[in-house]
Amino acid sequence: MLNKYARAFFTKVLTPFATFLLRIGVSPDAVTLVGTAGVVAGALVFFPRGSFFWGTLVITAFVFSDLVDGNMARQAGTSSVWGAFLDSTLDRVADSAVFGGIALWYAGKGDNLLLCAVAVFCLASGQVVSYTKARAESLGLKCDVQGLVERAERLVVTLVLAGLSGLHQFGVPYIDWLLPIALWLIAVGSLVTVFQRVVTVRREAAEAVAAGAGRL
Ligand SMILES: CCCCCCCC/C=C\CCCCCCCC(=O)OC[C@H](COP(=O)(O)O[C@@H]1[C@H](O)[C@H](OP(=O)(O)O)[C@@H](O)[C@H](O)[C@H]1O)OC(=O)CCCCCCC/C=C\CCCCCCCC
Ligand SMILES: Nc1ccn([C@@H]2O[C@H](COP(=O)(O)O)[C@@H](O)[C@H]2O)c(=O)n1
Ligand SMILES: [Mg+2]
Ligand SMILES: [Mg+2]
Repeated sequence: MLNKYARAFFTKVLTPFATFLLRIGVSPDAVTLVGTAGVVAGALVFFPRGSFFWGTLVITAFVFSDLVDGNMARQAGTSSVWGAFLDSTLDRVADSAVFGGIALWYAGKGDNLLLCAVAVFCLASGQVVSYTKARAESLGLKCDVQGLVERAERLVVTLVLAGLSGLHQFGVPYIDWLLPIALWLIAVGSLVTVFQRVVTVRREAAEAVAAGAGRL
């Protein structure tokens, strides 16, 4: 949903910055790589210690690179299959670090095995959400459905609620409950999204067979 409705807005806002980076000689691939490294560092340095406020700020500073790299490639006319592959593959790395960092907190000082398991479930189900689409596309299908919790929703819900929950370390009472709420929302939402995508691909595959294609 966010991918559909927020993308145009962020394209407009981030285009001058993308233009500037191109002008000083930065490549889209460099932005993809540095952005991912920043997200991974923010998630794995801060989250396992329970420092969710600072971790979220660092991650947020870098995560928008995912909207800038493609913008740069399109402006420069260099969009490529390599760039698409690199972008999507590193998205998976960044997502793993975010939920892996949260799982490490609950496995350690956060001391809550159930929430550790929910964070691991978020990590795995998010990867499955993305895989369903990638595999469908590799088979010539579209997986054309607006999923409930796609990558943008996963990141926005998790980062906003994790960041707010991090205010607990500055003495704001009860607010640390927002992180478990985010995890449960993402876990259930991702499960629904996997189901939506599988049902859609099942229908598209049947239509392909009916049209005389769709057999391997
Ligand atoms: C005192 C309070 C402190 C709290 C501070 C918290 C601040 C944190 C705030 C916001 C965090 C914003 C996170 C921004 C997230 C950026 C999202 C993003 O990068 O999305 C990427 C997404 C998809 O990009 P791609 O096409 O490159 O990737 C595809 C995708 O990965 C597919 O995955 P799948 O969907 O299948 O799982 C793959 O299949 C595909 O291969 C791959 O190519 O881009 C978009 O969706 C574009 C829309 C982005 C919308 C961003 C919205 C940000 C909105 C709001 C910020 C709200 C701030 C509010 C702060 C309030 C704090 C109280
Ligand atoms: N290093 C890169 C990154 C991206 N691309 C192209 O942009 C598309 C993704 O656009 P986003 O706005 O979602 O970042 C991707 O499919 C590639 O076509 C690129 O060429 N090089
Ligand atoms: Mg991108
Ligand atoms: Mg991306």
